[in-house]
Amino acid sequence: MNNEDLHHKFLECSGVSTDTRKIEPNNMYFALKGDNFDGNAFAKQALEAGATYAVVDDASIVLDKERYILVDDVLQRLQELANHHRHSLNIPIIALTGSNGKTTTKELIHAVLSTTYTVGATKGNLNNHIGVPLTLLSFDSNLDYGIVEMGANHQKEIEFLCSIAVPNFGVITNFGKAHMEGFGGIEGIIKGKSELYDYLKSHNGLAFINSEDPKQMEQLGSYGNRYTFGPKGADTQVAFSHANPFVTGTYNQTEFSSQLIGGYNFTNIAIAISIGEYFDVPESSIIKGIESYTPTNNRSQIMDKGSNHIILDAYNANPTSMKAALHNLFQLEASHKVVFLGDMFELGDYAKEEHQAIVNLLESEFDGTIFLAGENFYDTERQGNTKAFKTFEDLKNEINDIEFENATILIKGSRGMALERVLDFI
Ligand SMILES: CC(=O)N[C@H]1[C@@H](OP(=O)(O)OP(=O)(O)OC[C@H]2O[C@@H](n3ccc(=O)[nH]c3=O)[C@H](O)[C@@H]2O)O[C@H](CO)[C@@H](O)[C@@H]1O[C@H](C)C(=O)N[C@@H](C)C(=O)N[C@H](CCC(=O)N[C@@H](CCC[C@@H](N)C(=O)O)C(=O)O)C(=O)O
Ligand SMILES: Nc1ncnc2c1ncn2[C@@H]1O[C@H](COP(=O)(O)OP(=O)(O)OP(=O)(O)O)[C@@H](O)[C@H]1O
Ligand SMILES: C[C@@H](N)C(=O)N[C@H](C)C(=O)O
Repeated sequence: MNNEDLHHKFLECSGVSTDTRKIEPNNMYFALKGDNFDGNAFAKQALEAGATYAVVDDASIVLDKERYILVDDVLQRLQELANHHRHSLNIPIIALTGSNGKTTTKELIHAVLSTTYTVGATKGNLNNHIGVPLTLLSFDSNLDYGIVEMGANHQKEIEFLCSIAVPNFGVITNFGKAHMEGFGGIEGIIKGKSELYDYLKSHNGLAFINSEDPKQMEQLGSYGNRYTFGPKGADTQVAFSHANPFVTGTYNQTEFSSQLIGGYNFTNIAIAISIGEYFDVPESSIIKGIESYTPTNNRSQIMDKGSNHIILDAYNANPTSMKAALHNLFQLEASHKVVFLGDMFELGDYAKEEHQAIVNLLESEFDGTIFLAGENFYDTERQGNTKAFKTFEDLKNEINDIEFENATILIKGSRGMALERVLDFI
């Protein structure tokens, strides 16, 4: 079956599913192969559960030619179908990538544009070679705009995702030390993320860009199709005020607040304001959109537990976001500060020096209480009262008996550390 015919069948369906555990009536099931399962084994179950078609690449499981669609490679056909569908949608697509803040920025852009338009966006962070096609296939032509988040941990991934999503607009949140292992250090990260700029340049797309970020300005070079944001001299005039604890700033002459903590979230907010302005969202609606957004899922969340104020930032961590979270904690007005930090993953050969750099930063600039967990932090050289534990279990045994009172507590680590578990013990 060619892509056009597959697309016709897709349009008869209520959407795409790759997972029988979440199937909905009249879905088109795509039988992907993963680390744990071969989706072909679930095709029959998908049809019994209400799917209309099952796209499979194992001829031996095909029971009829009406509902089973046999293809050479299911993943490739999912990606091709998404690209075909994208071309059939006559809507502008805004792509965003970056090392940190993609999901938050995507949600902020969505909050701003949705005040005025009908907007589709990536759900959660379905942002990879499977997630981007699923995102595109969730869009329909009733939308005014589509926002597509793109994640990557190695070169050429953003280029590939752009070839599927065909964005007209793009923004890179920042270049930071995330996924250093796969990208091969910071230069590799800049190159890999800049594949979005490369795509925009070769397709006359427009880049939204922070005029105060010299590395991004250098990567964009002389390319003229841009819309800048910054405190002065930019297309969008947006300036940081403070982050104590929530980020506030001014847009044109108007002050705005947010429900986001951490100065690092200011650029995420500025991107959303700039995109709103470019697409003629009224100023008051832009501010309403920004002020309405509340983070969830362990991303820079703030909460009270007993007499303690907790900054729960345990969704992920890398050297850039870890330092940003610490500097934010350092500048907060609070009397007793505590950090629970977990290992940062996917740093490869950089792991030792980057974990040591965090310990050095804490020991030179922080006078609060320090708890570190994970093998990398355990292997660092430490002085004084810095406590490090090889495993979460070891940390748990230590903190079980401690009473925390009137403390401001930062909890941050990579996803694999699941450091939100600390909440059960404080
Ligand atoms: C393939 C797939 O979608 N897997 C998801 C599945 O995993 P599970 O272990 O259950 O099964 P398999 O993958 O082995 O299964 C193969 C298929 O069989 C289906 N199936 C299985 C059992 C069953 O009873 N019925 C079935 O139909 C199954 O659904 C598969 O289709 O479920 C997990 C739990 O929900 C998912 O976590 C898993 O998802 C994988 C990881 C995935 O890639 N999902 C994408 C849709 C996605 O976008 N996920 C994002 C994570 C994005 C991310 O990490 N981004 C990074 C950068 C990534 C770079 C890239 N190179 C990469 O490595 O991906 C970033 O830093 O931003 C998300 O879930 O949030
Ligand atoms: N601009 C930024 N600079 C540094 N750190 C940031 C920035 N924005 C967000 N962070 C940090 O990154 C964490 C995750 O935010 P978010 O999920 O938005 O990022 P992401 O890039 O989408 O991550 P992932 O790709 O893993 O989903 C936040 O909780 C915060 O600690
Ligand atoms: C969760 C995943 N997208 C990610 O950010 N991974 C890094 C390595 C982390 O968990 O910190």
